[in-house]
Amino acid sequence: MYILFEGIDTCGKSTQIELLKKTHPEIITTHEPGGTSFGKKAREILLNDSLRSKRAELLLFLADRAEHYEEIVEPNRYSMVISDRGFISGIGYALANGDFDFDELVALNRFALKGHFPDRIILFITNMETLQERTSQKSLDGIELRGLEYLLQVQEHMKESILRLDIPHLFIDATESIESIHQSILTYLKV
Ligand SMILES: Nc1ncnc2c1ncn2[C@@H]1O[C@H](COP(=O)(O)OP(=O)(O)O)[C@@H](O)[C@H]1O
Ligand SMILES: Cc1cn([C@H]2C[C@H](O)[C@@H](COP(=O)(O)OP(=O)(O)O)O2)c(=O)[nH]c1=O
Repeated sequence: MYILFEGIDTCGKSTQIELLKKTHPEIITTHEPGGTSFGKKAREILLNDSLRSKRAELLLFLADRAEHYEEIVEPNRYSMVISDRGFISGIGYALANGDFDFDELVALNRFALKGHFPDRIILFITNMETLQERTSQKSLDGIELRGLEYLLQVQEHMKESILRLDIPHLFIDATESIESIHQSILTYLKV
């Protein structure tokens, strides 16, 4: 089973994945961009936000996704694989960057994933206050420097995309306590 943890920067994805790993070491955890050796190189370029062309950026994220699917997701299809980000980030950030069409993005992502969208998605939903508080406590990468309004737009696109694609999902209030979110995730995943 292929599961995505999705949400904008600082919403708490990695915190919950780390917690889950402690109680359930059998779960395979991974991330995009950068879950493969090619991905590590792509991630360096992508997080610098140095590409002038948004199309080039999108294609590099897609190349990372295709390699990640081939190397990590597909060979482990009979285990539970949880990825910190995936194609919902791919669509959400691209839509916020403008100049891309939803159906075109879905088709490109379907191609990268050999037609296999994730089985379930957990989306963490935050708000301006929490986002401000958490981002002020870390050094920001190139993408995060695009601003908090931009990130909240991305979040809206992620939510709408999950609903439009009708993929089984859980929406989590990211402002709740770490422990109560952990419990909701355990219940949803039935682990
Ligand atoms: N539910 C929560 N309540 C309060 N702080 C949280 C919560 N979840 C995560 N944090 C804190 O917010 C920051 C960002 O969390 P992180 O898990 O790294 O987010 P992401 O992986 O989504 O970018 C970290 O300092 C983390 O300790
Ligand atoms: C997977 C993916 C990520 N991104 C962005 C989202 C993040 O800003 C960045 C990955 O950063 P990362 O540090 O992995 O995320 P987080 O800050 O949540 O721990 O790349 C895209 O723009 N498109 C994509 O397809």
